Amino acid sequence: MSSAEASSSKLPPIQKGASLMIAYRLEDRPVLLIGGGVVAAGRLFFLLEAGARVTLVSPPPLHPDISERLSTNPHDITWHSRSFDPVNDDIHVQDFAMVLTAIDEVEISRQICDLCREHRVPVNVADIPPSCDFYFGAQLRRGPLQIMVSTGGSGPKIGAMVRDIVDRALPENLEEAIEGVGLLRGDLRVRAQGVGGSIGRRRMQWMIGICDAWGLESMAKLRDETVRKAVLDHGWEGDRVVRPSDVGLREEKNRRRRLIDWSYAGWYAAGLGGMVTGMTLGMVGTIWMLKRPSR
Ligand SMILES: C[C@@]1(CC(=O)O)c2cc3[nH]c(cc4nc(cc5[nH]c(cc(n2)[C@H]1CCC(=O)O)[C@@](C)(CC(=O)O)[C@@H]5CCC(=O)O)C(CC(=O)O)=C4CCC(=O)O)c(CCC(=O)O)c3CC(=O)O
Ligand SMILES: NC(=O)C1=CN([C@@H]2O[C@H](COP(=O)(O)OP(=O)(O)OC[C@H]3O[C@@H](n4cnc5c(N)ncnc54)[C@H](O)[C@@H]3O)[C@@H](O)[C@H]2O)C=CC1
Repeated sequence: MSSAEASSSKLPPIQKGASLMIAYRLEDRPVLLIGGGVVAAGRLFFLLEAGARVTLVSPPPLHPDISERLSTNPHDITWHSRSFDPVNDDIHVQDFAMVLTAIDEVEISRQICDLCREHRVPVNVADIPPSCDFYFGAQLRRGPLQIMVSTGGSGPKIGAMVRDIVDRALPENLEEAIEGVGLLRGDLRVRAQGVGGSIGRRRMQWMIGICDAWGLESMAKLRDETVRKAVLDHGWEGDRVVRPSDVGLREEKNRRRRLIDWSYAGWYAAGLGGMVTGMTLGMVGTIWMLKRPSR
């Protein structure tokens, strides 16, 4: 392809160097976690949320969060109270869906990485980015909604700062909106059964129309079974996109959290008042100085 043809393409250009961002399912799958410090404690939290069966190898003392998880989730974690030996250990990395190491022994970390690569087991080595097949990222979760920010290993703290900005900017009722849409999709699949093909295409087009018409603000109302029934009876059966007002509901305004919190309006007014007063006094003083007859 000539460069003229390439530059006229409407496709986005490929910028290599990215990670593949996916939502990896780990329910009931075995994961090996090596290390018992603060970083391992963070990993353990995310693994337990994902429903993984965790084998933890670390000598005591464990981070207090890990000790607590051992007592609250005894069936999800098997703790081997010793060091992992990458040369000759009776725990084999190939028996696990993935391996995470968070230890303070860089040479052992390297050996664990080599072992995992030899057996093609995906590995994350907390202290050596080039030894990671996948990185963690700064995360936030609201029920089914999960958001992860990655900086490709360059600035993990910036990732956490961006995550906090996103967290503050999200609308308040997202979880309810997702729940509502999830229930509607479930009901729709009962009415219009089948996988893929023309039924799949029609279902998808209709759902896209409903999401656009309702917006994040109104979708929480779909949790009500009578609302869902009305939407399906009038919308799906009539082959049209119905809005909240079509089924007797009020159209909601955007309830996104504001950057300016107006509950502090009194303080803003006091600050502004002080600034105006200060500027006025400054101006009066300057004019008085300038008008004063010189000696
Ligand atoms: C490559 C990666 C591998 C991986 O862990 O998967 C990695 C590597 C390293 N991190 C180091 C240091 C710090 N890490 C954090 C924090 C987090 N680090 C996380 C992920 C990642 N860290 C992956 C890339 C993420 C991405 O691509 O953006 C987060 C996002 C997620 C999580 O760990 O769960 C979590 C924030 C979670 C939250 O706040 O919610 C802080 C800040 C703090 O602790 O507050 C510091 C100190 C400040 C600093 O050093 O910048 C060092 C030591 C460097 C050294 O020795 O100098 C290495 C090794 C190296 O870089 O060589
Ligand atoms: N990726 C990330 O987000 C971050 C990574 N790090 C790096 O991650 C590593 C771990 O950090 P922390 O948890 O703060 O360290 P830590 O010193 O608190 O904990 C290290 C743990 O590893 C255990 N350990 C050491 N050798 C072991 C072996 N052979 N087998 C099993 N367990 C072993 C120790 O007993 C201890 O429990 C460090 O190398 C650190 O530089 C640090 C901060 C953030």
